Amino acid sequence: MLGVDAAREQVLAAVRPLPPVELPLLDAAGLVLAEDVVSDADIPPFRNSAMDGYALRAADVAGATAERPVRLTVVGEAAAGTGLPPAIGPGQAVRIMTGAPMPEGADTVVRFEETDEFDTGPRRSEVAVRRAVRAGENVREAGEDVRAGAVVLPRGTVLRPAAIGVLASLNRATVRVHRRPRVGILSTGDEVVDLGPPLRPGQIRNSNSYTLAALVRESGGEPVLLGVARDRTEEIRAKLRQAEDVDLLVTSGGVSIGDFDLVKQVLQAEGEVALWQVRIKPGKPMAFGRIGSVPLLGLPGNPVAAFVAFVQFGRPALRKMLGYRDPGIPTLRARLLSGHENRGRRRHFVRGIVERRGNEWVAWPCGLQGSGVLTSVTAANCLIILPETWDSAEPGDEVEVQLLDGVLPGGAA
Ligand SMILES: Nc1nc2c(c(=O)[nH]1)N[C@H]1C(S)=C(S)[C@@H](COP(=O)(O)OP(=O)(O)OC[C@H]3O[C@@H](n4cnc5c(N)ncnc54)[C@H](O)[C@@H]3O)O[C@H]1N2
Ligand code: MOO
Ligand SMILES: [Mg+2]
Repeated sequence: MLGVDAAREQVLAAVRPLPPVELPLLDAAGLVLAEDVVSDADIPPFRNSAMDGYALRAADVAGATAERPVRLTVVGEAAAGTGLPPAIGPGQAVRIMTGAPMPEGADTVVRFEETDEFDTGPRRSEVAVRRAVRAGENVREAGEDVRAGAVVLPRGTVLRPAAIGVLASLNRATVRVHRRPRVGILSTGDEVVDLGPPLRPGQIRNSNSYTLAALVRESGGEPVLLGVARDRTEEIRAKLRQAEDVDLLVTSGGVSIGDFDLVKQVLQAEGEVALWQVRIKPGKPMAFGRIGSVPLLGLPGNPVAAFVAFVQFGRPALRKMLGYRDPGIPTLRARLLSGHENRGRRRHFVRGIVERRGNEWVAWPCGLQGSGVLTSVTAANCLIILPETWDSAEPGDEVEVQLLDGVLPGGAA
């Protein structure tokens, strides 16, 4: 039986980053750049003021103090968006707003808070400056953020919100990214009934398709629901074949050794089983292989086993297809507040809560840990990892915990 790391490596080795597509800017949020983005212009495009105040020459106010302010003549006004202001000479200033172009001749801006303005007759005014300023203070140089010709965002950059904003400032309405993987999701089981009809005795509701579809979406993929197949090889085969243009198939149920666990047989007949059974709890019976050329992740039917196995194997595979450079399962080291047993030499993913207390992270298991109990996963913010070599974990033990949504709980580390 393979360990978790070896199994993940095998899954990752079977998938590739998907080909690039050109997408409208906002549709590319969260995806990975498949081009080097080079700026064709300076950002900011012109020298401008970082403050509301007066643009002037630093040398003119070198000796200014609150007791001995320096008076300058105000020769005009510069608002953002109204073209170039008048140039200034010695002894002159321009009233300027944040974002307005700097007047020719000015090298600094003094904030309104450090000045007093005086009316000195019709269309004339003077400003008294109460503080000396450095040349360049409160001035944003053209190109100080981005220089024309520079690679601003290299290929492989994940387009988080700030990168989307940078692309907008470069006037990029579309951008080349690795496309989203389409993931076909099939639940199997005679007892499994999709949303709608009331349950008859012995039947259970299909929750896995929906958990998995949400996980696929959260991981950057596009779920394609293939419904529920009864435990018949023909029906499983037909429903899998019916999936068009998918990059990955994910099934739930029917991978253990019961009389009606047929997913592995279908995989064997239609393609190849690359691996079956992993030293993981929950999730052990998982299978991985391919149908034709499409990789297939055969997850166990138990809802928490399907969830945990998808997070360990499905999400990293999707991230690789999306062009991410690392499989991205963020972990923290935390101290256990309560113990837990781990029989069976499998790496045990215990649903739990991790939290910052003082100067350390602490974690504890939350709720029932049965592989069919999905509600306790809704209360968890992490999976506590008990190594396969441990028979049990005791309070005070240091463990790795996997964050379920990549956001640090309870403040920054
Ligand atoms: N003799 C053994 N029996 C089992 C073993 C074993 O090692 N030896 N492993 C157990 C473990 S661990 C797991 S996990 C399950 C995996 O079972 P299968 O993948 O074969 O899944 P099914 O038998 O089809 O279903 C298991 C369980 O999950 C429920 N289920 C199935 N599909 C859905 C769905 N779409 N939504 C909600 N719930 C679903 C199903 O009703 C069953 O209760 O095998 C153990 N057995
Ligand atoms: O691995 Mo099963 O997933 O323990 O319930
Ligand atoms: Mg079974």
